[in-house]
Amino acid sequence: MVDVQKIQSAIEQVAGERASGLKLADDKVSLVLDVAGLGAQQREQLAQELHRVMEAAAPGCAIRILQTAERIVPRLIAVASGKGGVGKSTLSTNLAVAMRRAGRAAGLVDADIYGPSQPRLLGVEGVKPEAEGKKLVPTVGAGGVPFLSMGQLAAPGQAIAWRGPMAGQALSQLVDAVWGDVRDIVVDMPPGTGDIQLSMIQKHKPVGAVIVSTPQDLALMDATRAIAFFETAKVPIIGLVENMAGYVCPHCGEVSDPFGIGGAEAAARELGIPFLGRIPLDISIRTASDEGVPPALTDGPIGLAFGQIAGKVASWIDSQRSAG
Ligand SMILES: Nc1ncnc2c1ncn2[C@@H]1O[C@H](COP(=O)(O)OP(=O)(O)OP(=O)(O)O)[C@@H](O)[C@H]1O
Repeated sequence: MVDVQKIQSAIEQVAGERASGLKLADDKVSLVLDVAGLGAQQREQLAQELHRVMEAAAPGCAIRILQTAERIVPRLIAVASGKGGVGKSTLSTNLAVAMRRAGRAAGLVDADIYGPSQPRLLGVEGVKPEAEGKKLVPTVGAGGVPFLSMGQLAAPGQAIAWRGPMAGQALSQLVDAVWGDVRDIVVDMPPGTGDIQLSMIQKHKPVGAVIVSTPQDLALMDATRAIAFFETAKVPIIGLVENMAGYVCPHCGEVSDPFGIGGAEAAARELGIPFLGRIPLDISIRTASDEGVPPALTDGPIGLAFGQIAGKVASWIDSQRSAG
C-alpha cells in the first residue's frame, strides 16, 4: 500500500506549489509539474529529484511526471437554464462524460447550491474530496470524470442558505482546486440568475455558456432570460439544447411530442444562437441517472445524442482557441 500522506509531503518538500494533480491508480503514480520560468537544467534537476523522492515514497510504482511550462488554467463551460427541473444537471454530467469518452481532459463543477446532484449522477454519493494544502482535490466519478460539488462542501440542504460572499467563496473553492491536467470544466449552474451566477461572471469568467430548455413556451421564455444574462456579461452563448424533446414510449418505442416539437430549435433561430441538438424524454435517462450510470456511457441512440452535442461543444471550444 502506498502511503498517500508520505508521498504528498515528499512531493511538497521538493516541488512545493509547482506540483499538482497527484494521481494514484493501481501501481502508477502521476502528477503535473509546472516548470514555468525554469531553465532547461533546472527543470531536469527538479524532475529528477521529484522522481527520486516519489520512487522512495511509492516503491515499486511506475512514476509519471508531466512537465508543463504553462500553468494549466482550465476553461469553464457554464451549463445554465432559466428555470429548474429542465435537465441542466443531467446534461452537464453527460456532456462531461461524453467529452472524456472522446478523449478530452474534461471535468465538472457542480455549482447548483439549490440541489447539488452531481455526486449521485456520477455514482459517488457521500464521498468527500481530499485536500492538498489548502486546495481541494476533485473526486473521480463515473466515466472517469473528476468533479467537485457544492454537495460535498455542505450538509444536505445547507448550501441553499448561502448568500453573496459565502456562495462566492464556495464556488471559488470548487473552481480553484487541484485540477491537474483537466482542460475543460463543465459547470452545472443553479437555475436563474442569482449570487452564484454573478460570482461566476465576475470572478471566473466562463469561455461560453450552453443553455438548456424544454420545448414548452414558458421554459423557452426563461431560457431567453438566461441567454440575455450571459450576453450582457459578454459570455458567448455556445448554443441551446432541447431536453425532454419527444416522449419515447418505454413499451412500444413510439415517439410522441407532449410539449410540442421544434420549439427550441425555432427559438434558437430567432435568437440567432446555434442549436446544439435534442435529447428525448425517455424514462431510461431518469432511471440510469438515478443509479449513477450516465447514459452518455452507453452506445445506444441516447449515448449518441449526448456524444453529438458534446462534439459540437468541443468544436466550439477549439474554434475559440484557434481564433484567440
Ligand atoms: N431527457 C430526459 N428524460 C427523462 N428524464 C429526464 C430527462 N432529463 C432529465 N430528466 C430527469 O428530470 C429530473 C430533473 O432533471 P435535472 O436534475 O437534470 O434538472 P435540472 O434542470 O438540473 O434541475 P434542478 O434545477 O432542480 O437542479 C431528473 O429526475 C432527471 O433524471
